[in-house]
Parts: sequence; C-alpha cells; structure tokens
Amino acid sequence: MQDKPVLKVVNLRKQYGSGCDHCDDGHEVTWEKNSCPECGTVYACNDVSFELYPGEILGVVGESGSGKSTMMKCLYFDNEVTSGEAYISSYNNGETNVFEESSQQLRHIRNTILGMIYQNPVLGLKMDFSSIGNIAEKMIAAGNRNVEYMENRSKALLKHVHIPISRIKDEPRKFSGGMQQRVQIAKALSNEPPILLLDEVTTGLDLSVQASVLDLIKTIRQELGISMIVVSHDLAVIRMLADRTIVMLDGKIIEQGLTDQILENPQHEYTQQLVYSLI
Ligand SMILES: Nc1ncnc2c1ncn2[C@@H]1O[C@H](COP(=O)(O)OP(=O)(O)OP(=O)(O)O)[C@@H](O)[C@H]1O
Repeated sequence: MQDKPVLKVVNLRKQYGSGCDHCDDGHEVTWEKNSCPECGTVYACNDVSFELYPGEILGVVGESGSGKSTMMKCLYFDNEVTSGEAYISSYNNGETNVFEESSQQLRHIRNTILGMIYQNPVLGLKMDFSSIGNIAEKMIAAGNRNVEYMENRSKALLKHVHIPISRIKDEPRKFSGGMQQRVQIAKALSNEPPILLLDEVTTGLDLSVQASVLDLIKTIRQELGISMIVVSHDLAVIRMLADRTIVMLDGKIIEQGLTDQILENPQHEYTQQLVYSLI
C-alpha cells in the first residue's frame, strides 16, 4: 500500500475533568487505569493516533472502558475532543484539522463524508419514523431535494440490506435487532460516504443474526470499497472483518498492526490474554 490515508488522527485526547499539576504532563502519575489518582480526571482517550487507508477495514478492540466508543463519538463529532487533530482526505484535500471546524462544517462532514452505525439503534434511528423516512432524512440533511430520487434510493438501499419491500414503510421500533442494524447501515450508506464508523454493531444480537450482519458489512466493503473503522470488544468479530487492528487499553493504543500478525504474534501482555482467550 501506502496510498494517502482517507483519515489521519493525531494525538486525539478526550478527558473528563480539568486535570491537575500531577496529570497534565502525564509523566509523574501512577495512573489508576485511565484516571488520575490525585484529581480524578478520566482520560477516556489519550494520545490516540492512527491512519485509515482507502478501502480498508480497521478494527479497534479492547475491554469495556478502554475508550473505543469515546474515540468513535469524537470522530463523528458527537463528543468534542479535548485536544488532537483529524484530517480527512476528501475534505479540503486533507489539509484541515476537522476538529477545529465550525459546527456547521462538522454537520456537513457528518452528512456527506461519514456514516455512523451505533450499537444502540435508538441513537442512529428515529424509531417512530418509517424506515424509508429515516433514510430520506439523512439525504435531506445532505441537501437533497429530489423526492423521486430519494424514494428510489431509499428503496434500493433497504433492498440491499435485505429489508422486505413490504416492510420499508414500517417504523424501526417494529423491527428485530438485526433488522434495525440493517436499517442503520442503509441510512449510513445513503449519501455514499467514503468512511463508515461501526461501533459494536453486532453486540447483543443472536449468533446467526450477528453472522448475517457481519456478512453484509463484508459485502458492502467488497462492492463499494468504503473504508471502515469497526469497534468491537470481541476479537472474533475483528478477526472476521479487519485488515489491520488497533488494541486499546485504558484510553491508549497499546498495539497496532495487521490483524493476522496481532492474532498470530501478539506483543503486549494484554493482547496476548485477549488472543489466548479466543483460542
Ligand atoms: N461522560 C463521562 N464522564 C466521565 N467519564 C466518562 C464519560 N463517558 C465515558 N467516560 C469514561 O471514559 C472511559 C472510556 O469509556 P468508553 O465508553 O469509551 O469505553 P469503551 O471501550 O467503549 O467501553 P464500552 O464498550 O463498555 O462502552 C471509561 O472509563 C468511562 O467511564
């Protein structure tokens, strides 16, 4: 490879609390996992840096509380970062730190460059809108006004994620968990974003439903070549999907590399535990 990354993240930090003399420079502290024992500030993400390349799936794995969801929320601008930089190649040719952009620009990036699929569909869908309406809403937010186009595209997307045509007007609250995730995926794809963010999308689903959602994600990557960041606490999901993997612990990246390499030859003690628990 080394194409230009579609996304480059540099020293992303998200802290809860104002910090103190002890933890501000990070060196003098014996951390209690991700928090400062003196002032209690939580460093949910600390100096997180990585690159996402065209068409690749980057896995992010780590235990509960390691900072995975916080990182995704920062990348989708649900959370404001404390500090750090992110550059997107399809936005100002990758020359602008998007974390410093206005809220109007951030909305534009969310609507046209990023798609997000949350673990909890309530965060990604309006449960009382029709499914087709959910998708149209995202297209309208990106400036679309052509009703016929939006209707046809929504139908095609829902068909693509295997929602029966007879149910496309149903509200997601009437759907099973697997179907809700499929509608979220269709919605996230509606404006053809170059980057998809998927946060624990199969957690909580039955195994067979998990498998079908994972298959759908693989098919989308093959057909559309979209770059994806896939967060999961489950290394089996990462093994199935990710080309490269980041391992997070206590808000930091402790290991990253090709997924096969990480699975075959984990370097960090924590990664070794994760991998051996999978075998
Ligand atoms: N609003 C908040 N205020 C204080 N601390 C927070 C807040 N939100 C998250 N945290 C802390 O940030 C850390 C990272 O949480 P995060 O949810 O990102 O982890 P995670 O790896 O996604 O775990 P999980 O999969 O269980 O959500 C945790 O220590 C959490 O307690």
